[in-house]
Amino acid sequence: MSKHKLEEEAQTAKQDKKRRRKERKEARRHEDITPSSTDATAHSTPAPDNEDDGATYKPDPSLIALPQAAVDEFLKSQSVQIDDPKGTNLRPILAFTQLSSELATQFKSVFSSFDKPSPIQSASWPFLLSGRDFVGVAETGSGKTIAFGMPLVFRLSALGKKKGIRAVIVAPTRELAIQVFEQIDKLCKTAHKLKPVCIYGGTNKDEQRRSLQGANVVVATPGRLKDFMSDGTVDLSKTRYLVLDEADRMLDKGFEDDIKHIISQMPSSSKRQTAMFTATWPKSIRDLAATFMKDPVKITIGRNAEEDSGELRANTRIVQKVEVMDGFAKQSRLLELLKEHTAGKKRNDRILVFCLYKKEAFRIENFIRSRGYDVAGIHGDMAQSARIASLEAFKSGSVSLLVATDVAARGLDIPEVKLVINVTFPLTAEDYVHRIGRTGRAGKEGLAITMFTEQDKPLAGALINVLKAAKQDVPEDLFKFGTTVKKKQHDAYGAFYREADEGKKATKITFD
Ligand SMILES: Nc1ncnc2c1ncn2[C@@H]1O[C@H](COP(=O)(O)OP(=O)(O)OP(=O)(O)O)[C@@H](O)[C@H]1O
Repeated sequence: MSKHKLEEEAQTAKQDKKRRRKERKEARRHEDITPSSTDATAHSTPAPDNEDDGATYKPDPSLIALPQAAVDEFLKSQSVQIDDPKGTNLRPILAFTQLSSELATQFKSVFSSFDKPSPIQSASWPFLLSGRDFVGVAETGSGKTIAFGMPLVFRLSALGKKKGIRAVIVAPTRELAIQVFEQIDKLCKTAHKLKPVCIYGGTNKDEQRRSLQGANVVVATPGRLKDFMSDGTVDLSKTRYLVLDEADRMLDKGFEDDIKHIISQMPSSSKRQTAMFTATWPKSIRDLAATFMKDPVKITIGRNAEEDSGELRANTRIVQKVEVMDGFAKQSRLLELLKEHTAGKKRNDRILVFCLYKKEAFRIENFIRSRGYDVAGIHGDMAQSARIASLEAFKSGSVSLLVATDVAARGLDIPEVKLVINVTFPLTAEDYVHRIGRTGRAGKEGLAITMFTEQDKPLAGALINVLKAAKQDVPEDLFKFGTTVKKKQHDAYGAFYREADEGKKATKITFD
């Protein structure tokens, strides 16, 4: 070929390349600025490291064919707020049949237990399957675990067998890590090539170290994960997916440094998909959360823009009763309540009793037992094996009364908890919302009874707001403590169950 011809071809190739680049740029710009509620286009976040994880999300034809009225009705009836800085506006997946056939087939065994996706699943899946960073705020017991778990496992399985840890899910307590792991394990079983493991404090490290060999999905509490990072057992440099479950708790002062350290060992946010899920999303941690994510989509379920700017919301199927009383009257009132709620047909109803301090929980457990009830306890001073045994007994129903500290406040999915009794109010209104959220799960009804004393006065305003927002009665007595809501301090958040991850002895016990 002549020199001239070669030069001509090189010139044409260069122009072609330039044109294609321009077209791609134009397409991207168009995608960014064109909100389309019936979006039929494919969406994707480029896969880092040239690994294809199926992040190109194409809505199934059945979803595209869905009348817009059905989508609008869903968004309105579930009060779904979608805040997407890119304005992509993907349609929610309202039925399992509206997933691609590949997805529906892979997770058939998991979906078969449910009628349809829960609202947070419907709204989050399209974005998570597209590879977007994500903040999901939805009431307690609304299926957030499968909301983040299914897309994570799907995308990981699309990657194929890869060495190294690709996904990390962090949870605040050991019991919650175990529970999340059980769900993730079920999802991973659909893929055949994924090895999930669970690592948490208070148990033998050697066994966990062995289990980490060949693992690509890790569900962990932060303390033990950090331990394994520092001794070189765990290498997070290939992590593609990070989930913070109970994200506000993971980002508050108690865990902030651990989380920062863990994330610092992962690829940058542009090479990682980060998802945060929670039922409570206080303003105090939102800026920090943003530093770990890239253009996250935020979806909130159950709030109307005009009535709520993201403030605290309890599950509205829980009837909340608050009794203002003198601290000395608590034990006798507790006995009355137990008598009333275990009478007749309610004999085997599961009741969860919350205390604030470990010693208090221990004392209340013994007090209840001394009155003839079969009861178990769970708090941070107990050996991990005893904690797990108590929880198992309560879950299986062999014991129907459990006395707990806030170590059991978040995330635990215990079937058929009919009543939550707060003997002592927690340190924050957020913790209150999580505690009572142990009942009324997966669409069921629940009841929460809270003893409130003069000592809890600083939280009266926040509690009144939670009650009002859920359209619950506010007792007159509560107003006498004032309605001012103190701005939540970044470091004043559920400080008492840091123990859960450390296994340290408490130093702050002042009760009694
Ligand atoms: N689509 C669905 N339909 C009905 N039930 C579901 C669905 N998805 C999940 N569940 C069930 O709902 C229950 C609560 O789910 P999950 O524990 O994930 O809630 P959560 O939103 O994480 O709650 P929390 O905020 O308290 O952590 C579980 O028992 C789960 O199996």
